[in-house]
Amino acid sequence: MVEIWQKTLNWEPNTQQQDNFQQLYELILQGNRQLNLTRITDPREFWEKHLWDSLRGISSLLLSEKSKTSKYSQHLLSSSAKLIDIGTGAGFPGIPIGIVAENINVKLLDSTQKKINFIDTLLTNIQLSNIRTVVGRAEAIGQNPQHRENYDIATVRAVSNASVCAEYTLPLLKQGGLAVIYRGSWTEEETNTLQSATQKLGGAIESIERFTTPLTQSVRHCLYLRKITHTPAKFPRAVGIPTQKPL
Ligand SMILES: C[S@@+](CC[C@H](N)C(=O)[O-])C[C@H]1O[C@@H](n2cnc3c(N)ncnc32)[C@H](O)[C@@H]1O
Repeated sequence: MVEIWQKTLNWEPNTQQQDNFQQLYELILQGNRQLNLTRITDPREFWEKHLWDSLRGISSLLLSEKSKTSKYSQHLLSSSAKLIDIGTGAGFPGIPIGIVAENINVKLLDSTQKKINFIDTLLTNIQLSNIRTVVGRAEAIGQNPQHRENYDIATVRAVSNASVCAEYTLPLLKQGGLAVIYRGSWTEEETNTLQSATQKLGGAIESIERFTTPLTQSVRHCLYLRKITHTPAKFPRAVGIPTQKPL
């Protein structure tokens, strides 16, 4: 698999990171016996849909040479950088990111206590000291001064539509921070809606990347939103409102 990482992401995991990926896979299979964590259990599918896909979203930050061209990327790779993964579920994309970016402080957020309990045990087993968890709703965490405007990167995959994800991520970012929204399909119409939502939240769409996964050639998109200015205090709105009335 090392060659395929290199060929597709121009990066490859070291031995420790490969061991951590293997342990992550085994612990998730074990956890799946008690909890409904993921329907993806085949090793190749797990590699493509959970490991590769998680890292594809931050691939520009894995490339040290490329990152030197961007002041934001340099900052994101610094040891003090903080990342929050919203609606992490069984830990995706946050855990693979924390495994490969050992200097970044990763916070995994989910509203389900059982999933967070599972991740806490998993993190103890794999000994990933740069990753921590928090239980809560993104709407409440985004209004909590301990978390609001406190992160350099916010990731979110398979949680809600893009405007809702923008309302969950942008309030948590410092100015200059980056939201990474992982999507399957994407249309021009959706870009227009997202643009308007992003502006209301103090951000701007920086880029939208379309790509195919390396084994099954499935189409995916990553949306990158830059935090430009403070998010108005009224956002995120109360629990449930972003999904009921997306911006
Ligand atoms: C379909 S799972 C996706 C899990 C993971 N991100 C992935 O891609 O495999 C969605 C997760 O988001 C969590 N979630 C949904 N709404 C949330 C909210 N408002 N705040 C925090 N977590 C939320 C759910 O508990 C669930 O674990």
